Amino acid sequence: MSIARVDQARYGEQLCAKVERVKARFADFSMPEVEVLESQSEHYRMRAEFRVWHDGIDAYYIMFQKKRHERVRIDQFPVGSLLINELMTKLMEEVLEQPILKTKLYQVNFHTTLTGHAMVTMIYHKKLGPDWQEAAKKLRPILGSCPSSTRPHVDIIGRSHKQKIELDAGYVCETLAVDGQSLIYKQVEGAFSQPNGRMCEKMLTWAKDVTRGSNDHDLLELYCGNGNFTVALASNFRRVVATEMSKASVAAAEFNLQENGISNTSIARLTAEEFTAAWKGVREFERAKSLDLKAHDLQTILVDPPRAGCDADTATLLKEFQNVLYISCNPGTLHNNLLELKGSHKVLRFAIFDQFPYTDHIECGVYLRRKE
Ligand SMILES: C[S@@+](CC[C@H](N)C(=O)[O-])C[C@H]1O[C@@H](n2cnc3c(N)ncnc32)[C@H](O)[C@@H]1O
Repeated sequence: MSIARVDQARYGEQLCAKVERVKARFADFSMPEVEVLESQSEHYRMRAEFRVWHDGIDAYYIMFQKKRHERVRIDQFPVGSLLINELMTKLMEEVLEQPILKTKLYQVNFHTTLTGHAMVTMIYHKKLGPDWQEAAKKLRPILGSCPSSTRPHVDIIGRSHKQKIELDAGYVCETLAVDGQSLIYKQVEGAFSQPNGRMCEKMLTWAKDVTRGSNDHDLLELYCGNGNFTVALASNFRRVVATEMSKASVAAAEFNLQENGISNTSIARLTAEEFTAAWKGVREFERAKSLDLKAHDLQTILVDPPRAGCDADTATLLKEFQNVLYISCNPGTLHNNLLELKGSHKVLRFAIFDQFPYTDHIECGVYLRRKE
């Protein structure tokens, strides 16, 4: 997580610079008009992680400047949700009062939702015993009394080496407004979820729009996470096959499909590399069998890989599909992967989602169709 220095007066200028960078990088593609989806200029992050610095009897949150390894004290976090800001203050007040909560506290992770639900993970360099658990139980309603919290308690998770104590369920439930619908998402502690909640709504609405009218065929999705796109797009397709590597995310995706009444989708825990090997007949995976790939008419593929992009085999797999929807958090690897499709596919839509204002990060969405 990089430190974003908020200067609202410069938001527009910084976004324009990002758009120009993307256009320059993709100058070798025949590009449509680039769609630019702006973020809220503050309070946009639903998640934040801070190291805790101990200085005598004092303790405070810090972050590191990535390149210079410079320590920066963080008392307020304007890019974080209001609830994160309230929680970080209240939590530190309590930590400073109670040695059992403070001693060897190494890191605090905050995870909030647009609906005012919150989960706090406190990570320690000590074994957590019943005394810590008692103190943490008492902390839950104190954190729940923050003005932006909509629940009486905030979930607290204690972590230490080979130890995890969940006082509650270990997840939050988010509600996202997508194309006139309210979609419910379980977001599990430690598993990926989109950090900018309002931007996530815009991304899902955009993806729903670009794939509208695809009900005559099926969708294949790789890197589906907690089913973020799967849930939003399932009604645009006849059927959906989705895969993801993380066990916790697959379980959350299954929950989210059920919770949102989606019955045309099957999910399997497979890496993109495993799926591609199974698809190409190079290897068989027991976990792929339930997908019954032969019974599908998979003409659209959606990928949303991590920063490293798709591996070489998966990038070549994209070429086999009529329509490709690529969501990317790294324009460099996106560009590399799309080079595979340059001869065969045309870029129909290209969007920039400004997930992280005031940082260099750029998230893109690209929709391609095979040339006639
Ligand atoms: C950028 S996230 C996107 C998740 C989801 N599409 C969303 O919008 O929340 C990337 C996801 O890919 C998963 N992942 C990382 N490497 C993978 C791999 N080699 N194969 C399959 N999934 C992978 C991660 O666990 C994570 O859930």
